[in-house]
Amino acid sequence: MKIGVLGGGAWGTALAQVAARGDQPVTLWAREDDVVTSVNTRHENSSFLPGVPLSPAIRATSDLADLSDCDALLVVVPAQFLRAVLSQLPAGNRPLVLCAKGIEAGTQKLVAEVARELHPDAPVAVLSGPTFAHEVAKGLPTAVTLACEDEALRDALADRLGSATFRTYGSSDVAGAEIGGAVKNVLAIACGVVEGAGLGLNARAALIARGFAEMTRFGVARGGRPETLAGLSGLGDLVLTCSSTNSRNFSLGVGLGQGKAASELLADRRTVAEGAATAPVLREAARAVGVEMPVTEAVCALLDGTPVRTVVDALLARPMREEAR
Ligand SMILES: NC(=O)C1=CN([C@@H]2O[C@H](COP(=O)(O)OP(=O)(O)OC[C@H]3O[C@@H](n4cnc5c(N)ncnc54)[C@H](O)[C@@H]3O)[C@@H](O)[C@H]2O)C=CC1
Ligand SMILES: O=C(CO)COP(=O)(O)O
Repeated sequence: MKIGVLGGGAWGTALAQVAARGDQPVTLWAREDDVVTSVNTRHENSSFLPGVPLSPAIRATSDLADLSDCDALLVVVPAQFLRAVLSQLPAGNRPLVLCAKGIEAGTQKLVAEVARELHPDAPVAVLSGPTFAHEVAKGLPTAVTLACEDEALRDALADRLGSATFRTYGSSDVAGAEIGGAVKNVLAIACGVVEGAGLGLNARAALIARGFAEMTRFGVARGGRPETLAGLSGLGDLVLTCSSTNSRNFSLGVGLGQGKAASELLADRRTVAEGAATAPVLREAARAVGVEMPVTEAVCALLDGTPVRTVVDALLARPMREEAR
């Protein structure tokens, strides 16, 4: 199975490295010419994944037509740009493995839903979990959820991508796998705020637990299964992203917690913090299905410029209630 990767950011590059294990040929599509040149000449993505040597079996291109000989595509374009890129991809029935984490603004669609709309003949899978790109690219041990309704395809993808250091755990719950990844980015911003504002480790643990409760409520309302949300793509990724400044979302939250404006923190950046785009969409999507998401609402308020103290006071003033509700 020849693998193509759509998206030459940190995660697309790390996944190309995974797929190139044993020097199997991989085509990596990137929109930036400097990324293509850097990967092809120096075997490094100096823009998005500097300092990690890449397999020479990875060939980068900025021409989507060069993906025509690939049997399956890993789709790693940030959620808000996915529609534009997938619209340019010729129609076909090759499997699309969605690896980005977000919800599309305007449509409230999850990334696999966007893929199904634009490429109805292509089977979809979702690969998601606690996966900092630089660790994966260096071959450090990692485990992910690989969700696909078609069991034979799921097994084939697991065979092709999985290894001792990149362990795939299969699931048929596509919606559950992608909801965990999308929601945890928003919750990671909240945990960063706790750090930046110096609110302490108790507060962060409380936020992770209550954040997981709201992730589960929303995930189940959108058709995901609770056990998927409690797995690698949900709780696993939530724990990773909520505990490290290696996370762009957590780091954004640290800045917000220190009183910096979102506009300042998001200006001129080349890398994505998906949670900033997902938060307002998630708030609307949750309201649409009647699910309460107070942490998400708080992140939206902070991104809109409400002072940290006001937002924290409002969260702490919420009525105390039964934990299981
Ligand atoms: N970096 C990581 O450790 C992980 C990232 N992800 C997810 O993977 C997705 C991609 O993130 P990264 O690879 O980290 O990105 P990145 O932050 O390293 O790079 C930004 C990416 O956005 C693309 N981009 C910017 N403007 C664009 C446009 N107008 N049209 C199309 N693409 C555009 C760039 O080409 C580049 O590929 C995100 O959804 C992220 O949440 C998932 C797991 C791990
Ligand atoms: O999704 C990730 C790890 O699983 C990466 O998180 P950030 O996008 O916050 O860096």
